[in-house]
Amino acid sequence: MGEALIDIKGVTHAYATEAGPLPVLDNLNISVPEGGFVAVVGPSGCGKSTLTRLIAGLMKPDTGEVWLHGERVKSPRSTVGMAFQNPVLLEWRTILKNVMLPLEIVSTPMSKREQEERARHLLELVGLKGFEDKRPSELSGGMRQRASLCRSLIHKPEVLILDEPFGALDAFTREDLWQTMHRLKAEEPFTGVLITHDLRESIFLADQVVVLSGRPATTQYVMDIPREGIPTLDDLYTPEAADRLNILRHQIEIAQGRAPAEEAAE
Ligand SMILES: Nc1ncnc2c1ncn2[C@@H]1O[C@H](COP(=O)(O)OP(=O)(O)OP(=O)(O)O)[C@@H](O)[C@H]1O
Repeated sequence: MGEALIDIKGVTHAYATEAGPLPVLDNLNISVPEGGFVAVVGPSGCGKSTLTRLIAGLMKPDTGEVWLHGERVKSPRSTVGMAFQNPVLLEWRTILKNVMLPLEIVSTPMSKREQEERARHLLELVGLKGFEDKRPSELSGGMRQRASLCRSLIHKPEVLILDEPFGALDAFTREDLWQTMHRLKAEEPFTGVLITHDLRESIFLADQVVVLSGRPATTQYVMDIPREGIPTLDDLYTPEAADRLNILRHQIEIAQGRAPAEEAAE
């Protein structure tokens, strides 16, 4: 394992609510090496989105530290790209101009011409060549999410945070986008954190799956997924994949309090 590019060290956080503090994360440790792709799964409401906000510097933890590339995160970072379940694209802009939007906010050494070439190249990579001048409403949900992925990568972020980006898509479109993600990562290497509820997605995309416990979340289980090149969907139907999914499903049941932890022991 290389040096950690994302290092979450002993992070504990509680939200202040009317009913008192709501502990959400409890001494959480996650480390992602440069070029690594970690999927975070866990029960609903356990604190996954909170974790993404902490990595992006949108919030500070009560205790513990978040480090990105050897620097402690204390405020929002332009070296982070984010994509969410609902790709909020601006209807009054073309797809190309939507993809280029972050470059109006983040300073970049790219010339205007290079920026546009890069946006066009990313759109081609995700299969949206020919749609550059369309408006978001002229695209399907899956196509909009493809455009949103391009937008999250346009400024060459070191870290890509994906918070359930495929959750609202139908199963076939989702699988198509998983393959697109692998193509993107091969061409545009990034270090990624993926929040998902889909265990198949986690083992298809990530090289490590972290199962969080119920709230307040801490690391309950870590599974490494060996990678040799880009997987195909057939790889999800092997006995190894079935075993991995069974283990992860069982871990989620433990996290939800639906199975006793002792049973998890092999
Ligand atoms: N700003 C806030 N103020 C108070 N409570 C909050 C705030 N944001 C989130 N919460 C609460 O913190 C808990 C964790 O929320 P978070 O969105 O991080 O969980 P999650 O694991 O991403 O959930 P899901 O899987 O349902 O998307 C939830 O109980 C949520 O209601």
